[in-house]
Amino acid sequence: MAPPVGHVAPAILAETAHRFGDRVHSSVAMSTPDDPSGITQRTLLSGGPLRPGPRSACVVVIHGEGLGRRADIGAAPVLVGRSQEADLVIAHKSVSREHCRIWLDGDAYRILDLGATNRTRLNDAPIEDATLADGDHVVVGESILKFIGQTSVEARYHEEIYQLATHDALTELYNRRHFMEMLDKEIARALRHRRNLALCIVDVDLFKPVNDTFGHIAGDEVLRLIAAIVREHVRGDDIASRIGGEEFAVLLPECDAEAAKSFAERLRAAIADARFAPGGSPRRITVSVGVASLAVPEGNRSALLAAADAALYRAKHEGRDRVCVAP
Ligand SMILES: Nc1nc2c(ncn2[C@@H]2O[C@H](COP(=O)(O)OP(=O)(O)OP(=O)(O)O)[C@@H](O)[C@H]2O)c(=O)[nH]1
Repeated sequence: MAPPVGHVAPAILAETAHRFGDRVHSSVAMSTPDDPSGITQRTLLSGGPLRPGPRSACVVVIHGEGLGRRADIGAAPVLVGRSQEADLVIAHKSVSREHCRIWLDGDAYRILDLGATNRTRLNDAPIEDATLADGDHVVVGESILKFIGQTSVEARYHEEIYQLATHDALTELYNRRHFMEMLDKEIARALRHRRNLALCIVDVDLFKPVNDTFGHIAGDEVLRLIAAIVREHVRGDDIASRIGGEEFAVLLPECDAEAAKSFAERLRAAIADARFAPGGSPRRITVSVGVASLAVPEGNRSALLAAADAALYRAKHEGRDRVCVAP
C-alpha cells in the first residue's frame, strides 16, 4: 500500500550519512525496448545536482529559522523576507514580509533595508544600505545570514551543506522537507498570479516483494533508476522529489490537469517499458500515479496533497500501473 502522505521512511531519515564529496559515476544495468540487444549501460548522474562552472556569491542562513537555506545573488536582486514571494523565505514572525534586498551593483554586492520593523543589521550594526564583504553577517529578525563572496573558499563547504540539507542521498532528488517548502512557495505563486499548478505522486508498485526477493541493496538500485527516469522526464521548472521510501512527487508549475496527466502517463510508460534487473534478474517494475491540480483561488497545500494521494489510492485500487486524476 502507498504510505500516507505524512509518512517518512526511516531510510530517508538516515540520509545525512551520505557524503557528497565522494561522488563517482556509477554504472547500472537497465535494458529498454530501444535496446533489443539486451542490457544498456546507463551512467547515473551521481555527480549529483551540484552545478558546475563559476559560482555566484550567495547568502546562507547560518542560524535560526531557515537554517541551511541559500540564495544565489546573480543578475536578479534577492529579496529576503517572510513572504512566500521572497527569494529567500524566512518564515518567522521576527522577519518582515519584505525585510531587505541584496543585489549586484557593478562589482559590489549591496544590501538595502526595506523598512523592516526589526531593522536589518550588518555585523551587529543597524543599516539602511551598505556594501557587503565576504563573510559579513546579516541579521534578519532572529536569523543570521552569512554573505559568501564569489571567490570565497567557504563557498564549496556551504554548497555541500546546502545539498545535504535539501537533497535525498539515495536518489539525489530533492528531499521531502525541501519539496514541501518549494510546494508552499509554488502554491503561493500560483494563487497570486492565478496560474495552474499540478502535482503528481508516483508510488512504486509491489516494491516490498522486490526487497524481499532481491534484498534492500537491489531495491535501492531500483529506486535510483526510477529517479533517473523521473529526472529525464521533467522540464527545467518542474520540481522532482523523493518524498517517502518508494514514493516520488513531481510538481508541475503552469500545468493543467490534462497536461499533467500526459506527463504522468509518459513517465509511467517509460518506467513500465524499462526492464530492471535487481539482483541480476530482469523484472518489470511499474508505478501508480495520482495527479491533482491546485484549485485557484482557494487551494492549499493539504488539499492538493490529499487530492493527489486519493487519486494515487484509486490507481492502486484499480489494479496499479496506471495514472488516476483527482476530480
Ligand atoms: N530498498 C528500499 N526499500 C525501501 C525504502 N524505503 C521503503 N522501502 C520499502 O518499500 C516497501 C513498500 O512496501 P508497501 O508499502 O507494502 O507497498 P508495495 O509492496 O510497494 O505495494 P503497493 O504500494 O500496494 O503497490 C517496503 O518493503 C519498504 O521496506 C528504501 O529506501 N530502500
